[in-house]
Amino acid sequence: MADDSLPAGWEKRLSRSTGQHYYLNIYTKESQWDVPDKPAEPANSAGPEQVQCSHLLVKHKDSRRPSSWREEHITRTKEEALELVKSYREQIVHGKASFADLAQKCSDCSSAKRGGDLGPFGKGAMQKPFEEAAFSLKVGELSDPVFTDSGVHIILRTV
Ligand SMILES: O=C(N[C@H](Cc1nc2ccccc2[nH]1)C(=O)O)c1cc2ccccc2s1
Repeated sequence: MADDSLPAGWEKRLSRSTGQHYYLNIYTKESQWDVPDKPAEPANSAGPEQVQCSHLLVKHKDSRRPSSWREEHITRTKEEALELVKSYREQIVHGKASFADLAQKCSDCSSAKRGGDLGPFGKGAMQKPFEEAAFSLKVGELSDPVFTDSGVHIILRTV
């Protein structure tokens, strides 16, 4: 609800749970209880603090831990892992399988049980190549294959 008495970029909202008014920054979608006294800051160009992603990981014999819930001793080569990941990506982009189903069946990460969902994470939480890819994705976007010490991933940004 636009309110002329508020500084630019803010909307006054009513909290259904408390019955109190709060103030929403229309740029960042962040909210605050205190009445704003200066115009809302547009979203900073630094990007989001956190993202949420799901991933499908195919490990190989040179992975940091060449073992998973799927396979006790992983012996495939890195090249074979890449071919597998590319085939999974093709199935997903052509609508032949859902990301979550393939991750649940085929990912060598323990997050497979959650359809590959890693939950929300900030910078510094994941291996750098994974983080850089994840924070470069738009919500709903699927990465190309990403290499980390764990193996070969495809990453779907969900939030
Ligand atoms: O590091 C994990 N699993 C490793 C494999 C792995 N290596 C990764 C590197 C970057 C992002 C996710 C990754 N998963 C394993 O099972 O050997 C994680 C599992 C889970 C499960 C739920 C939420 C977060 C995580 S992070």
